[in-house]
Parts: sequence; structure tokens; C-alpha cells
Amino acid sequence: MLDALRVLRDTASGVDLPADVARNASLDIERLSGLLKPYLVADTLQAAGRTPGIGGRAHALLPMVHVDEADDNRLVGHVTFGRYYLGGFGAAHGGAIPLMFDEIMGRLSNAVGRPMARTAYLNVNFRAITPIDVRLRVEVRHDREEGRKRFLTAALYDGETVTADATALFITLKPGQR
Ligand SMILES: CCCCCCCCCCCCCC(=O)SCCNC(=O)CCNC(=O)[C@H](O)C(C)(C)COP(=O)(O)OP(=O)(O)OC[C@H]1O[C@@H](n2cnc3c(N)ncnc32)[C@H](O)[C@@H]1OP(=O)(O)O
Repeated sequence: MLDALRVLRDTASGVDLPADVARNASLDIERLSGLLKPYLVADTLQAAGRTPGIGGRAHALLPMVHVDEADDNRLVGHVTFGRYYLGGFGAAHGGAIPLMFDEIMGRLSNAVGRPMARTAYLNVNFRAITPIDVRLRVEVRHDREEGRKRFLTAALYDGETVTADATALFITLKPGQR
């Protein structure tokens, strides 16, 4: 369903519809929302964001990063920003890139039994245009830990060109910390 939703999102972002088609599409989308509403649950029980086995943790907002290689301290994956993430002139929106970094750096930070941590800062440099509809490579490194602090770095590549890079600090949550 989420794959279909992502296709809908990309398609809806790219069209310019006549009013009658837009009206009919709205009715169909409202009908689908009605079909799902009886299954709303508490946020601690929802599948979205809580299902690691499904791409993008089943979270519809997230650009889907496919992991190609990973060990305890390094991860390499690929991601394609679809039309939904277009900022302008063929480039991904500047907000979509930190979103992708936060997710994939957070995943490595929390991997291999490391206790849950939260992003304290995420600094992103936009080095070149990040094109949409192009398969890009993302590399993440868990560089070091100092007490509760975990320092990670990441870079996004279009071929050999770094389009963006990031440094982040994740802080291990204390027992019972929300
Ligand atoms: C069900 C399955 C799901 C699985 C999902 C898994 C994948 C998930 C992937 C999802 C990924 C998405 C993840 C997300 O998006 S997480 C969502 C985005 N992040 C937040 O909402 C975080 C909000 N902030 C906080 O909650 C607190 O501030 C935290 C918990 C971060 C720290 O507050 P806490 O009270 O606990 O600690 P502390 O203040 O004593 O600080 C401790 C130390 O850290 C240093 N410090 C703190 N901040 C900064 C800073 N900005 N720059 C530099 N340093 C900083 C500080 O000086 C101190 O250092 P020292 O004095 O000890 O030397």
C-alpha cells in the first residue's frame, strides 16, 4: 500500500489537472481515507515508522534508502528522490536531504544493539544540486562515542560528485527518558 501511495504522491506532484479530473481524484482519495479510518490505532501501535522490515520503516514521509552494505560503524546505501521531493529546477528540496540524513544516520546510530539515541544536532552542507529521479549513493560513518554522545558523518553522491554532506550528534537516552 505504501509503495502505491509513494507512486500516487510522485504522480500527484507532477500533474496539472483539469478541474473535473481533480474533483474525481479528490473523491477517490477521500473514499480511500474512509476505508482506512476504522483501522486507526494509538501511535505506539501504528505500523508507520515502526516496521523496520518494510522500506522506509513504512513511514510515508521518508525518502526510501536501500541499504547495500553495512557493518557496525559504516553503512552504504542508495536513494532516489522522486518528483514528490522536487524543490525546483530538477533539484531535490533542501528540506528533504536532511530528512534522509537524519533517518539513515539515526538508523546506524541505533544499530547493532546500541541503545536508543536522539538527534541533538544535524548540520548539512549542500555542495551541489541533488537531482531527482537519479539513483544516488549515501555513505554513513559512526565515527566515535564519548559517553552518551555519538558522532556520525555522512555524504550523498551523484556519481563521483558529493551533492551534500552532514555531521550529526546523537545522544543516548537515559533510562526512562522520553
Ligand atoms: C519500533 C522500531 C523502530 C526503530 C527505529 C530505529 C531507527 C530510528 C531512526 C530515526 C532517526 C531519527 C532521530 C530523530 O530525528 S530524533 C528527533 C529529533 N531530535 C529531538 O527531538 C531531540 C530533542 N532534544 C532532546 O531531546 C535533548 O536535548 C537530548 C536528548 C538530545 C539531550 O538532552 P539530555 O538532557 O539528555 O542531555 P544533555 O542536554 O545533558 O546533553 C548531554 C551532552 O550532550 C551535549 N549536547 C546536547 N545537545 C547538544 C547540541 N545540540 N550540540 C552540542 N552538544 C550537545 C551536552 O552539552 C552534554 O555534553 P556534556 O556536558 O555531557 O559534555
